[in-house]
Amino acid sequence: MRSDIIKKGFDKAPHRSLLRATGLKDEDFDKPFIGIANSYIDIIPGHFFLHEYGEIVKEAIREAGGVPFVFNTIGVDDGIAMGHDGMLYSLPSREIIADSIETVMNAHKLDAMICIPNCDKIVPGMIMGALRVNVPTIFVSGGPMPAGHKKDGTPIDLSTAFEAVGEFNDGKMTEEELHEIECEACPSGGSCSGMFTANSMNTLCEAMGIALPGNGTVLAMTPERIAMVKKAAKRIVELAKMENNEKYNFKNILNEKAVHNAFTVDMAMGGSSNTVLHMLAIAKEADVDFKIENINAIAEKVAHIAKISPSLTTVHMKDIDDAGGVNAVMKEVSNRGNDVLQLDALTITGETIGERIKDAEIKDTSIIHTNAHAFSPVGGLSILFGNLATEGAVIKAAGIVDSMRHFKGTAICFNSQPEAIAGIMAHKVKPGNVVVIRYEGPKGGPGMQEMLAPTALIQGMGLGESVALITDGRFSGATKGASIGHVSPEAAEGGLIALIEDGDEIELDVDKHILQLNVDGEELARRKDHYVPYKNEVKSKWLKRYQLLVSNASNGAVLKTEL
Ligand SMILES: CC(C)(O)[C@@H](O)C(=O)O
Ligand SMILES: [Mg+2]
Repeated sequence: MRSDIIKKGFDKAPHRSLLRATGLKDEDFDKPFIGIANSYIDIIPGHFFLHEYGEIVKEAIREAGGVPFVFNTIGVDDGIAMGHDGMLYSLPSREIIADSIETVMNAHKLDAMICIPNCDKIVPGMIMGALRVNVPTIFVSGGPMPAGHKKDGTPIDLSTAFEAVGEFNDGKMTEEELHEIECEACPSGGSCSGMFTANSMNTLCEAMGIALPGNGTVLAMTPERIAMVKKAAKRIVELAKMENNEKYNFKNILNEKAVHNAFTVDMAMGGSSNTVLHMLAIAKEADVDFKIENINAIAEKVAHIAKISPSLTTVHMKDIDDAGGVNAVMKEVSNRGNDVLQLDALTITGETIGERIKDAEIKDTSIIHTNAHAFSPVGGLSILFGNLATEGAVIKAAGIVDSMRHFKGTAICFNSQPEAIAGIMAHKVKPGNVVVIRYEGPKGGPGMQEMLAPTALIQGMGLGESVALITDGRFSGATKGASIGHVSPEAAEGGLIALIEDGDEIELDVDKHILQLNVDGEELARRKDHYVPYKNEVKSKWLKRYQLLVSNASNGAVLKTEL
């Protein structure tokens, strides 16, 4: 066992002495040591109950003959950090989480791990850390919350609440209505109910075979979820005790096939644009050679068959679960051709993806559509290229109206998110505009803020079908509309986005994968000569360090190990 290095031999008497102080007995030194990476934290609705899940896992591991050690990671609630400088810490928190996992697991030489994430970056952070440790690892997330409902029965969620701010600002909603939405949008614990970033990542954990079926869709705080948590705990002890268990080392499960399957399911379900950022970072950590330009080829092969909030506001994760869950989605996706999903990919539960989905069925074709009646014949995410994004930009095609798939508009530029929010609220943005928000990339922000506030304001103020937005920052999974993010190279590294001026024509074409600034080369050269880069003031020492090391979004915003 890997943990023998801390528990076997006369020279480890001091180590055992310390372990005995934590309650270990003689017999424990022959058992596998299993890390439980929990992300319990009181302030995140998807996490405040995870302490209880950690205890359930601990007990189940003990019962199955392992020695559990719980440790915690931090977490940032993007909804609460949204729209102010707290959001600068959101993406960087992914690195703290990955580093924490690596540190605890490797410092103490634990044999296997169970990760309990739930929201957004906590999932990829844990995955990145687990890849570095590379022992058998299972992911079991906290699970989604149900949708809320207005008095008249309309389903609502966090996205409704952000859009309501725009409607209220525009005088289209009363204070009572806003208050009703505030009180009902997030009705209980769990990750926010739509196909936002948390549920997208938890769904992709199923597709990658690192979690049990249902991980992305079974509601939090239900008996079914607790049963899944127990099952995951039992399985990790089985794996830890198994002879020659290397085939279950994390990198042997999360390999090239898993990365392919993750993007495939992402396309079928219209996942959050953040999945692109996180999966690129995960692929790098997994030593899988996967480039941003590979994504469009996957999108071509996969129909968008499950439309969920924010793209379709009446459908939430619970509905997907009732309609057959991610297994049913994968089964239908695989019906389109043999190479669409890598069916021979091994999962942590011992079967291949093909075996896992063999008997899966769509139970409600009005929720999970068949390929023949897909929402779109191509996947829900599209990577755009052009002079504005020579290294790529991302749009959630699933969340836009058909008329915006090809759009030409005039630029209105803001050098930061707060400037943009103030400008939109002051009605400076008019139909036909392309809102440019720059110097908000991984380096520029620094931290690549999510921009749900401006995108929701545009929707709430009725501009969703006449205004596009481009940024080197990123979006929330709850963002919809013609919102193009992750523009790379970013402004802070000299990307062309920095040279756009108010009134310039910008063209986007989702189907042709184009993002273009229609200004001639001579004029651009002139602007470049007079260019004075804008710099955000950075007070935080941590964010200054982050800024020095971070790569751009098309490289997953991973931290470099050399300057
Ligand atoms: C607050 C949200 C909706 O969870 C957001 O962080 C996301 O990325 O989806
Ligand atoms: Mg987020």
